[in-house]
Amino acid sequence: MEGHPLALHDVMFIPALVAQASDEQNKKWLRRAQRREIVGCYAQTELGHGSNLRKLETTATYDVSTQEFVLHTPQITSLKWWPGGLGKSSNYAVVVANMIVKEKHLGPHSFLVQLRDEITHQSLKGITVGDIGPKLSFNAIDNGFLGFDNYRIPRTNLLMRHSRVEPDGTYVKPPHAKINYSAMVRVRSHMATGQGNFLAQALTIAVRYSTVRRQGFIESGEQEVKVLDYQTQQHRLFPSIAKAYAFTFAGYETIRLYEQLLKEVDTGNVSLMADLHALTSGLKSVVTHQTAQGIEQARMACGGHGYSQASYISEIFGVAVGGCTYEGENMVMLLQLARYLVKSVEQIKAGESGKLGPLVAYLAVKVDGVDLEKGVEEYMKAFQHVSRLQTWKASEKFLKLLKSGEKREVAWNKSSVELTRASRLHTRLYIAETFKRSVQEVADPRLKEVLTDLLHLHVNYELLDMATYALEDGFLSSSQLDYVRDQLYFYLAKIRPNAVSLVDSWEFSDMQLRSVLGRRDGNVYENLVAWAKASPLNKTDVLPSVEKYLKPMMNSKL
Ligand SMILES: CCCCCCCC/C=C\C/C=C/C(=O)SCCNC(=O)CCNC(=O)[C@H](O)C(C)(C)COP(=O)(O)OP(=O)(O)OC[C@H]1O[C@@H](n2cnc3c(N)ncnc32)[C@H](O)[C@@H]1OP(=O)(O)O
Ligand SMILES: Cc1cc2nc3c(=O)[nH]c(=O)nc-3n(C[C@H](O)[C@H](O)[C@H](O)COP(=O)(O)OP(=O)(O)OC[C@H]3O[C@@H](n4cnc5c(N)ncnc54)[C@H](O)[C@@H]3O)c2cc1C
Repeated sequence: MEGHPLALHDVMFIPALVAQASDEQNKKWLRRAQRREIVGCYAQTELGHGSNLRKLETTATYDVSTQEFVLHTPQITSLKWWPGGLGKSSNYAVVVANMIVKEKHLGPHSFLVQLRDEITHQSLKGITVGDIGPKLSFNAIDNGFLGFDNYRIPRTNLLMRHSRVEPDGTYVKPPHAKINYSAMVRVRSHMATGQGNFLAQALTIAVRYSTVRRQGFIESGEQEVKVLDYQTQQHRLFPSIAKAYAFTFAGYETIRLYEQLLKEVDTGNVSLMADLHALTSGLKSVVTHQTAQGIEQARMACGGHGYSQASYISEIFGVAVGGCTYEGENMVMLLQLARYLVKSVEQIKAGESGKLGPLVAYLAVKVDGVDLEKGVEEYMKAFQHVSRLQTWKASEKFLKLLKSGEKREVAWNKSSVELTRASRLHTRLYIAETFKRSVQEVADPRLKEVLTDLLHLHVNYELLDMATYALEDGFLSSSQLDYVRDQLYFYLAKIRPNAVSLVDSWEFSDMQLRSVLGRRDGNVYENLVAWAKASPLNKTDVLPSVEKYLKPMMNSKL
């Protein structure tokens, strides 16, 4: 859970080589990386810049006389800062640097760079490298810093699958300006399943523990109730169970799309790139935020023992919440999706609705009302409505400011909170739709039934959560919202008997969960006592601090 120093080798270094190095380059590097003869990381973020890639300061200047690139970090803010596995473990890195050829700045490009000697592992001359120190979590990973002092690498270490620099310095452009961002898009497209998994772990712990923990009464009786029988506890946990499934289904779809994109890009077709970038930018942001909230609620649902490290939920939270920042800070990525949504509105206004992609086609279709009692399809229309409403409102705000003479960037900034709201609603619609489609495809009738209950819970919870938008223009009435509330409570109660099976179905072993509260056998109290007794403070009855500090204080006459 704390991460692995070689994680980025598999998650970003190898994928960056696969997607960005030419076949010829990969004959040299890929097998060695796959066999772990060399260990690599993905070094892009700098001390001064992470979000705004166009302002990265590390330069790679082509020297035509020696056919080498000269890597340089001109000032302190240019140091690479954060890359996982960079500090101590990696001897190579894919380094993203601003490429300069014949004095022309050609923007961020990726280079394979050797950092350490393959035998001694010592850092090479011209390289400054180290660990950035302890973090909120992920402390088994050596996130690092890296500086270059006019460090030379061969021309052929520029990753040349899509763009090239010829020996004489001729630059061959890539088929899409952002193709070098593919390693990030790959991780973003995997993040929904990854985060769904973190959420599932926290929920497994909280739901199991909630059937062991008895406290208070619902009706006066002999035995106190299992806390999972409280409606508030169910409301805290069950919608997140539904989300963990929903995120996983959405993630499967984005992974498939990324794989399709890779194949298409290899044949020169880059048409999917904008769609996938927009989709994964929004999905990554919504899923990480909701996962962090869900894990924190799971911790609180375990009361005092949730706060103990014995629950292990705090560790899961620390790792998962990193996802709100890495692979693009959430607000920044929501605004990337918003660009796509605003462009779609502009297309509709220009009478070009026919050109809209399938995920945004709904923005052009108005619906007057819904009959929620008819089922999930009607909820989808309601989600479409609120997303369309907010997307148009935010876009109109931006376009009006533009028309009034504001500069584009200023108008954008003044509309940005509304724009991020539109991006979230659009993404939540996508999550609900993939959830619905995935449940429809389930063949086993019993599995389908329980997943359908979760789907119903999800759509009712989500619609209630976005109620302000739906009430704003009278699209939903307050009696319709009462119906949604009733449905929500109905499904909480219906899911209760299956709750433990739903979390057990994720099949986390005790070793994976490392939680005293979430043990499969339910022997929580005995093991909490054993866990506490094993605390380092309990190795001796009397601590040395008693002689050193307590006694002098207690014996003092002052
Ligand atoms: C596999 C399992 C995974 C499990 C998890 C593993 C755990 C590992 C833990 C941590 C790993 C962490 C790694 C990292 O964090 S690596 C560093 C990540 N850094 C970022 O994500 C930086 C975020 N910033 C950006 O991506 C970019 O700067 C940007 C997209 C915000 C803006 O880029 P810029 O070049 O400035 O573009 P513009 O804003 O000017 O946009 C121009 C135009 O281009 C479009 N566009 C941008 N990016 C893409 C893309 N990738 N694909 C397609 N199109 C893109 C953009 O939309 C604009 O289009 P327009 O509106 O039509 O003009
Ligand atoms: C655990 C972890 C692992 C990481 N691993 C790697 C790695 O392996 N390789 C690597 O290269 N990097 C890595 N990073 C770095 C990470 O990708 C960046 O930290 C991330 O992209 C955010 O960039 P930043 O730090 O510059 O944030 P900043 O951009 O400085 O964000 C600060 C604030 O400014 C806001 N902001 C910034 N720009 C805008 C804008 N245009 N509009 C509105 N608001 C804006 C943000 O929303 C945020 O609130 C890692 C980071 C973490 C935490």
